[in-house]
Amino acid sequence: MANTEIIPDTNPTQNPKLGYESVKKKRKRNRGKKEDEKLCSGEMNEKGESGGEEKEFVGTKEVEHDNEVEQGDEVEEDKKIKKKKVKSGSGIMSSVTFESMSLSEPTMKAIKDMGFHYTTEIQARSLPLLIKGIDVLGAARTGSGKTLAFLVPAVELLYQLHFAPRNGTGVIIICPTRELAIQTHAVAKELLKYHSQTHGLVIGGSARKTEAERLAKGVNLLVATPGRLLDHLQNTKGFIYNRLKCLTIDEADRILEANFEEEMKQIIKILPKERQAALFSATQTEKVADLACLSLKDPVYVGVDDERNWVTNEGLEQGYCVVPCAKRFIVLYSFLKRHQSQKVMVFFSSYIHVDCFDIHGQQKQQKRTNTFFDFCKAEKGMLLCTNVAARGLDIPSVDWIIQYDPPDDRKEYVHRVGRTARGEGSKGKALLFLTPEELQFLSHLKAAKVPVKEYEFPEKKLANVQSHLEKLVSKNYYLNKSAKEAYRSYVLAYNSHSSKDIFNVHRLDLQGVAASFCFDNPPKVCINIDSGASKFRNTKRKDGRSRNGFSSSNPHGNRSSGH
Ligand SMILES: Nc1ncnc2c1ncn2[C@@H]1O[C@H](COP(=O)(O)OP(=O)(O)OP(=O)(O)O)[C@@H](O)[C@H]1O
Repeated sequence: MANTEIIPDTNPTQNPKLGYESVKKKRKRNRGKKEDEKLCSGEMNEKGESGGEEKEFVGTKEVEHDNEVEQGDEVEEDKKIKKKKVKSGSGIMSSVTFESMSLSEPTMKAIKDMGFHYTTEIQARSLPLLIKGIDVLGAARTGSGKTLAFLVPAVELLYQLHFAPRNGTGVIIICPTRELAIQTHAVAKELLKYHSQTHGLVIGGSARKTEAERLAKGVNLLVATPGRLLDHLQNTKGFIYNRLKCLTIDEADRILEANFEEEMKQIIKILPKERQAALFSATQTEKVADLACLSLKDPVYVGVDDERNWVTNEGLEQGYCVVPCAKRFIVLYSFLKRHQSQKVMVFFSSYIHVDCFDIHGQQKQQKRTNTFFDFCKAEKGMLLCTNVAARGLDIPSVDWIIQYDPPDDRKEYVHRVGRTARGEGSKGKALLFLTPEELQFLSHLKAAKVPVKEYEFPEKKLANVQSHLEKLVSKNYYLNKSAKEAYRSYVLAYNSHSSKDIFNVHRLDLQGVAASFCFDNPPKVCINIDSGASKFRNTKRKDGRSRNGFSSSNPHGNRSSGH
């Protein structure tokens, strides 16, 4: 196979200084990373290639930037968000400067502090429209600067109208997840640094009473998740929202996917009708169009990437590897072991109990928030997460996105990989695990213009720990219990997959799945599998049972000896 983008064609002997160890020491974060180790044991490569080498990167050094805001309630962790300087150039950047946009002095000062000079494409195109008061439906790829595209006009609006706390809320920004809301609020706070306007955050899982008190004092710019916002709109007496001037909905499609449709309808019904609106998302769906109809008036559509060949970022190198069920865990383990010096996010379909950075919907909000900020600050480490972390989060310097469990659809794929290679000139890598039975998913990615290459994992380089782990899991009661629960969650999550023609639970190799949870046989757990996927079964046994043996009389599926 020809030379690839993923393993660069650099002769290791040409520059001995670029050896892995030396590069590791010199490594700068985020903006253009060096090509690093091979995927696994230094040997996992694009199929047919052998060896690889790190290459020098272009970009600027990340600058740590602490926010200092004197107004409003602060989420302590907001301070920890890092900011980066990004050079202008091709890709997501435009040649339009912020300076040329006639922004107010305090806003310009804050933007300068952030280190930004040129606008990104989505900012250059939507800022003037929003500043003129026009409704905007914005679509641009992940990591392309949508947050400032709607926050700068929002701050300008509040400034021009001389909003004061007694005027209540002039701008509401709705985000689908708490982490994204926290992050958006942090950026808003930075932008408002030299303004007198106030800001606030209301999110599920936080102290409702404190939020209500803060709202009663007057929050000019409010960032919220839908459920908690509706709660305050309905129940918080001192919340003044009748002077709302602009409603922004970020990651609109995710808001709808997360079953917030009803909340959104009610929120839009309660809020004043005479106001501007903006709706942003990296991916557009029919439902987004419906929401746009409901909330926007004669919107201008700003689609930055509509003409692009690929939907994902240039700096992102994407691959998949075909791993049989039984080997999945060992391949992941070997990979992570090899990449301990890097920052890796691993996506799972269901939550897992492990002693490391992990975020998922079952956690208390404070733990989720702390983990998120700890991982943001970390130079290296792995974050094990579910889709809670897939959208919008701007975590600096992520080297690898590993999709250990496949995404539900191509949109989810795009959002997950969008957690790396963010901003101009940034690099990152993504690896998707697929079993041989799931390969059809590649055609979905191709249809979505996602360029992926195949990687192979060298069997002989895999860590030889399977039997050791199986012993541990069989002997340690708590480990055994967690592994059983994880196995069960995995099968149930697989069953709830929407692309059942590809991810069909009835085709799962349960023996292999069991091995990936370090059991020598499928454990005895109660799994009620609905029959929704049954019409996609391609193999049915003569006795009427599916290949893996799920049936009402055998809810555990096939097993030879129970654990
Ligand atoms: N004008 C700019 N110049 C340089 N960097 C920028 C600029 N605007 C934003 N950035 C940086 O680009 C990164 C991505 O921005 P942002 O989080 O707004 O992306 P996004 O489009 O909202 O992504 P997603 O769809 O994943 O939510 C951030 O680190 C941000 O600080």
